[in-house]
Amino acid sequence: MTYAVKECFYTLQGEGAQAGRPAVFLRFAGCNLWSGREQDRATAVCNFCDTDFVGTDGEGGGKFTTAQDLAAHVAARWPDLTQGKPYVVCTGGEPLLQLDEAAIDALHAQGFEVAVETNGTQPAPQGLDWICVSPKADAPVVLTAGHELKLVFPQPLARPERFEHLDFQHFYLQPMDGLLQKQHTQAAIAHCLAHPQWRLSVQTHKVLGIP
Ligand SMILES: C[S@@+](CC[C@H](N)C(=O)[O-])C[C@H]1O[C@@H](n2cnc3c(N)ncnc32)[C@H](O)[C@@H]1O
Ligand SMILES: Nc1nc2[nH]cc(C(=O)O)c2c(=O)[nH]1
Ligand code: SF4
Ligand SMILES: [Mg+2]
Repeated sequence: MTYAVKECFYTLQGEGAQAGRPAVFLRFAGCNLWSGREQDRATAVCNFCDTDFVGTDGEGGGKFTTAQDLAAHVAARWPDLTQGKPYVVCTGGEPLLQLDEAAIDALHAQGFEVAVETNGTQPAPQGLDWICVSPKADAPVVLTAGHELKLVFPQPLARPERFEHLDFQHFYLQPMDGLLQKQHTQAAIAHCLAHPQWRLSVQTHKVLGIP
């Protein structure tokens, strides 16, 4: 299995229940809900993506031919493996198109707790320590259990009610970034206040100006 990685960097988790926690972000290239090309955005299933996940040319990006090479690359970004519990967030693109049990095992062997940010359209391999599912439009969610469900809001084809009864510990609304970000934030706040099962996820890294 060759892993295609867009970028790999050390920062704070900006979103959701683990916001503020130092983490290595391992961003896999490619997604099943958008090509990543601007000319395809309007017709994509997921059309509000805030991320460049095309290619392997980002900071710390590249191709890795073994799970051990991939895990060593991640570990090299953690400042001190004896301090704190090393934490890696596998994201993308859609990480579950590539992240397999061999990679998770190799990351565990390097001492990492392994988290994933996924659109929920793919089954998860065994061994993940934190699963964040973020459903998109009418794309069927097959990953119906996990730690956190983080819904970008508002999405006319993915209303919060559709996900409220799934098996997650935390339910977050994350205002959709873009031209209407302020309006979306007000709408998300109003929804949380009226439906307190939901909490607000602010993308704190964007406020802080960190990656
Ligand atoms: C870029 S995605 C990659 C992981 C996976 N493909 C997914 O969609 O969950 C990482 C996170 O950013 C969120 N996201 C993407 N575009 C966003 C936007 N414009 N505003 C707010 N959150 C966004 C996604 O919903 C997801 O929770
Ligand atoms: N700091 C920071 N936190 C994040 N949480 C989820 C992100 C993602 O793109 O998956 C992300 C990201 O890109 N940066
Ligand atoms: S599913 Fe995730 S990576 Fe794919 S286009 Fe949507 S937000 Fe971006
Ligand atoms: Mg991001």
